Amino acid sequence: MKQLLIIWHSRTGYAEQMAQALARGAADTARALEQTASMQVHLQRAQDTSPADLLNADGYLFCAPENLASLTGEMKECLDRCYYGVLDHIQGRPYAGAISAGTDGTGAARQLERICTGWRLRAIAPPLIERNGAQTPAAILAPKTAPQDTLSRCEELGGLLAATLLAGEP
Ligand SMILES: Cc1cc2nc3c(=O)[nH]c(=O)nc-3n(C[C@H](O)[C@H](O)[C@H](O)COP(=O)(O)O)c2cc1C
Repeated sequence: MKQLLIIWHSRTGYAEQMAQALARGAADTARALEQTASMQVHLQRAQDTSPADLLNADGYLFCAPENLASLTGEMKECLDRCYYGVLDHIQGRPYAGAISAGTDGTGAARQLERICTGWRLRAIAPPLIERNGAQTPAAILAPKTAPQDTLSRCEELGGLLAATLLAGEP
């Protein structure tokens, strides 16, 4: 049984909806491949994620916003907390990152890639950066609804990781 772990953080809702779409896409793909019994999808908030959760998973999706040109504190804290506990135990496992941003997102994506390179995880796709265009303080702090095209791209990415895991690639 393959274990797909989706670790997420969100401050105003956008990345949370992206993470749910990643999970939906993974489950849809398992269903389409008639392999629902072969994969479990775990959708887990960053603050609730432990090194044991990472060790027990076969592949990862990291989904968080960019705040101040970096990953959000909660996602970064999760990665800091787990980093050395799993180093040298998860190399080669597939992963992808999905970043929710206002107008940029590249800082957070680069930071995530660097950490995953340190773990020697295997990227299955370039980082997915979804921008909502928020620029004013009021727009940035408002609750967000991710549009369907963003959700579709997340579903596709979740499906790609699920297919990779179910194909049994190393
Ligand atoms: C404190 C703060 C800092 C932010 N900094 C950036 C930034 O550096 N680059 C960017 O593109 N967006 C930035 N944003 C906008 C968020 O990344 C964007 O609204 C994102 O979609 C929020 O995701 P969420 O709804 O999952 O929290 C910032 C938002 C907040 C609250």
